[in-house]
Order: sequence, then C-alpha cells, then structure tokens
Amino acid sequence: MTESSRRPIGVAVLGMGNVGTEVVRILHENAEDLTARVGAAIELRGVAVRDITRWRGVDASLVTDDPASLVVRDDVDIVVELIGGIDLPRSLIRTALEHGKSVVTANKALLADYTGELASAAADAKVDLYFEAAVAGAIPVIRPLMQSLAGDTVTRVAGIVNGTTNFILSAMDADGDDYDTVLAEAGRLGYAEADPTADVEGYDAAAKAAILASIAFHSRVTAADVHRQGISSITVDDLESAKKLDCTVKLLSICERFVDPDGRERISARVYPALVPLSHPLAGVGGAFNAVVVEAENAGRLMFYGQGAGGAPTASAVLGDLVMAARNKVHGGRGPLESTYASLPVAPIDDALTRYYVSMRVADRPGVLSAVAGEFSSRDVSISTVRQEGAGDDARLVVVTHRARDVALSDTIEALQDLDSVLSVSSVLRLEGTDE
Ligand SMILES: NC(=O)C1=CN([C@@H]2O[C@H](COP(=O)(O)OP(=O)(O)OC[C@H]3O[C@@H](n4cnc5c(N)ncnc54)[C@H](O)[C@@H]3O)[C@@H](O)[C@H]2O)C=CC1
Ligand SMILES: N[C@@H](CC=O)C(=O)O
Ligand code: NA
Repeated sequence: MTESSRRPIGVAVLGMGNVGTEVVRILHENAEDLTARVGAAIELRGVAVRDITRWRGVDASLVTDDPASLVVRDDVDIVVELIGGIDLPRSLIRTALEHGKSVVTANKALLADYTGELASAAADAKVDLYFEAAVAGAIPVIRPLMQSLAGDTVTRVAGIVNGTTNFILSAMDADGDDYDTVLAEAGRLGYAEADPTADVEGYDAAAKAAILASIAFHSRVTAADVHRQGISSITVDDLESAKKLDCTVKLLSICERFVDPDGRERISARVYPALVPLSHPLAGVGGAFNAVVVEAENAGRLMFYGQGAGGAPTASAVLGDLVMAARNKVHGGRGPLESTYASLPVAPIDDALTRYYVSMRVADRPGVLSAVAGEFSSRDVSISTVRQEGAGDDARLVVVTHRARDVALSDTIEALQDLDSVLSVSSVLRLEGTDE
C-alpha cells in the first residue's frame, strides 16, 4: 500500500495556548515530511479552544469549544491534550483512551498524580499514552529512561527541570534583576505555568521529579512524595554569597535510589534551591534551559541538555510523540507500558544525605565559634569550612558542612536559633554537586 493510499491519521488538539498553537503550526508546516515518516498523512480533525469567538488561528470549521465532543469522534485517532490543569484533562484523557484513541500530553501536574490510572486505561484499550513534553520540554528524557536505559539500573536522576525558575535565578545572578520583573518576562515568553506559583514554589519541578523517579526506579512516586521547596525566598544577597563560595544557586530536582541503614532499598525525591559549584556542569545551565544528569550502573553518567520550556521547544517533543503514536496506528505495535514492578518506598527528606550552607548573624564576642561548632558536633554533623565576615553589629559566620542526614542538619539549625550568641540565621541552603 502506498503512503498516499493509506487511511490518514486523524488528530485533535485540545488547548491552543503557547504549546497547542505551535503544535498546529508544525503539523501544517511539516505535513509532507510527517506523512513520509509516519507512512500516512496526519490530518488535523479539530482543535478545542476556551473562547470560540476570539479564535482566528485555524480554519473555523475545525474549531470547537467543546473538547469532550472531539475526544469521542470516530475520525479522531490521536488526542493531544494541551489545556493544563487536572480535572478536565483527566476526564478528557480517560474518555479518549476508553474510546481507543492514543493520547499525547504535556501535562506533568496531571501525570504526577494520575499516571497509574491513565496508563492502565491505555493498557486496557491497547493504545498509547505518551508524555515526553511533560518533563524538560524539548529534551528527550522520558524516552531514554523508558527505552534506551531499560536494560540498565538507574541510580540517580538529578537536574534543572523548571525553565521559569532557572530563567529567574539566572537573571537575578547576572544582572541583580528584580524577581517580579523577571517572572513577568518568563510569563510573556511562554515559559511560566498559567499560575506561576506552580513554578516559583517548586510544584512544577516536584511533579516532574515524581514522573522521573517513577520511570527511573520502576515504582510509583506521586507529587506528594516529593519534598518541595521553591525559590521565592532566594534573594540577590544569597546569590552574592554563593559567588563568594565559587557557587551559584539552582532549583534542583533530585531523585535517588539508596540503601538505608537497615539495608532496605528506598527512593529519595526532593526539590529545593541549592548551591552548585561553578565548576559543575549544572552551574552553566542558564535562562530557560534545563539539564538532567542520569546515573546508571553500567552506562555511567549521562547528561541531557536543552530548552526546557516555551511553545516551540515543547511542541517539538509533542510532535515526536505524535509521530510515534501515529506510526503505531499505521503499522501496529505499541509504546512501552508503565513499569512499577520494583515498588520501592519513598523515604522522607529527613533520611536524605545532604550538605548545608548556613549563614548567621552572631554576637561579636569570644566563645561564639565554639558554641556554634558544638551544636553541629553534638549531632554528628561534621563542618567542612567556617568563615567569619564583618565585625561588631555586622558579624556573620558562614558554615558549610559535610554530608549528613538531613534531619540532623535541620535539628542543628533549630538549636542554633536558640543560642544567645546567634542573633539570627539569615540563610540556609543545601549544597549539591560535590562528593564530600
Ligand atoms: N509552556 C511550556 O513551556 C510548557 C507547558 N507544558 C504543559 O503544556 C500544557 C499547556 O501549556 P501552555 O500551552 O503553556 O498553556 P496555555 O495556558 O498557554 O494554554 C492552555 C490553553 O488551553 C485553553 N483552554 C482552557 N480551558 C479550555 C477548555 N475547556 N477547552 C479548550 N481549551 C481550553 C486556554 O484558553 C489556553 O489557550 C500545560 O499542561 C503545561 O503544563 C509542558 C511543558 C512546557
Ligand atoms: N513552566 C514550566 C514549563 C515547562 O515545563 C517551566 O518553566 O519549566
Ligand atoms: Na522532554
């Protein structure tokens, strides 16, 4: 059968915002190449928008404000969900899968909590559920973890997976720019979520960490399992202090597999702003770029780098999934199924091994250093460096620790706050990207 004689694959795109608009543009612009790659034409059968009266982008006959009607249509084979949110897309995707449509989505907030439900609906219907765009935008990371590394044992996946916060921190670091101005710019450029709290408070990065940990460790990890802290408390002063330590500040998502003191294998999944040495490859990842470092027992260390947000880069990942799903519709076969056989439990943040950087205002008098050091040593936390800055009312101590259980470090901070000689603890950040 020739490509032109094969039945075309019908596609519906739900949501025509930053990403949806770009998906439709690429579908039109690359139509001929896509047909050759799939072995049949991909035809846009409908787009769903919120307000039909304001939509001017595509042929009016394709546009509807009723996405539920599109996902059950007989001439639609693949549904692309780009609305965002939870309840509506959850119900639309379920209905689409139950009606035998393959689904492509970029919706990490939904997947972080409902991959199990949606993947089993896809398995029941023998169709595909693809979501490469949901983590790190254009960067291929889901497919490498699910397929290329399927024969290896992944031990760690860590990196920068939120473009908006990386854009903000990079601008604050380079130009000392004001936080609100940079956030507004990230929204204008199509990086930020509809509610940018999801970005700045780390919810988006935590959702992505849940997805990455689930896939990497063949277990089910949801957003609630991920320890989360955002960047809203990071100041230009923190970035200046970081420079004095030859570091910068990055919002990191860290997923690790580790053996606890009782010999049980567990997962640690956490998101927080951390000091990263300038010599570390993640320190050089600027703007809305993302980078993910994967460590596997046999492959060693792999690094994936590229555009993690924005309409066109994200649409590129969506199109990759769309081509895969369309090929499967034409030639048969299916993408990989969800794999949760290992079922590793997730440990609380208290059990993670981390390093702390602590900056505190102290009374400028004898005995302060030994009182501070005593609080660390009584909890078995070993100090790596101590630096005194300023004098008199401006005296500050900056302590960097070696790796210790996070709970020992956080208990130490509480105890320091109760010391008479410590006037205030002005900044506490974890330090990552070092081996100590
Ligand atoms: N923008 C980005 O860089 C990335 C976005 N994503 C995800 O992709 C999805 C879409 O993101 P964006 O395009 O940036 O969001 P957006 O807010 O620009 O687009 C969503 C669109 O859906 C429309 N919509 C809302 N309710 C609707 C309804 N009931 N029926 C039809 N349309 C409706 C909105 O009017 C809007 O145009 C989200 O899940 C987001 O988390 C994932 C990776 C990167
Ligand atoms: N808001 C997200 C978009 C991509 O996932 C981000 O900034 O990374
Ligand atoms: Na990706």
